[in-house]
Amino acid sequence: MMQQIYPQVQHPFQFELNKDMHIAAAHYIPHEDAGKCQKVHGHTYFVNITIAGDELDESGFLVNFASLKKLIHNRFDHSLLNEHTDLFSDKDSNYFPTTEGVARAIYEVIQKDLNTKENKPKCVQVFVRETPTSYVVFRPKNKEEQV
Ligand SMILES: Nc1nc2c(c(=O)[nH]1)N=C([C@H](O)[C@H](O)COP(=O)(O)OP(=O)(O)OP(=O)(O)O)CN2
Ligand SMILES: [Zn+2]
Repeated sequence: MMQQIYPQVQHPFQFELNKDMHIAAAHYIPHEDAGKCQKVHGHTYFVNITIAGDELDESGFLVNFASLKKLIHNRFDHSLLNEHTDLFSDKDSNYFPTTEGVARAIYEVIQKDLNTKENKPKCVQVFVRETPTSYVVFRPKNKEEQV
């Protein structure tokens, strides 16, 4: 069963959809402050993605739920996040695969794809739960802005 916490996000759009998914992935945080998390270990991440917009596509979708899962789950599930060097870096702390970094990376992958769509949906929130007691919410500063 999916976790049932859904932080609300303010936006000016008429439609909002949410897609939940689980991602089983490994990572390590390459900094001494991370303690035991400097060693490779795994999580089952719970992800909730919020998309908003005013226009539907030719299918009547704001965006296809299945395409969101394909973009994120297929890319990250059963992978070592640190090996996604297009999104994460072991040298720049802004791009370590922390919960914060994972939430922002998911936003960037999704919004890049949404930017190709004629109906111009926006990713307005990404929620990532890394452990039963720890989660992060990423929201782009300007929800009308494209990445
Ligand atoms: N701001 C952040 N702090 C920490 C992160 C992070 O990504 N962002 N990550 C970790 C660890 O990698 C770990 O995966 C999660 O830490 P924590 O919640 O402390 O894990 P526990 O399961 O041990 O939590 P308890 O509530 O104590 O059981 C550390 N910090
Ligand atoms: Zn971890």
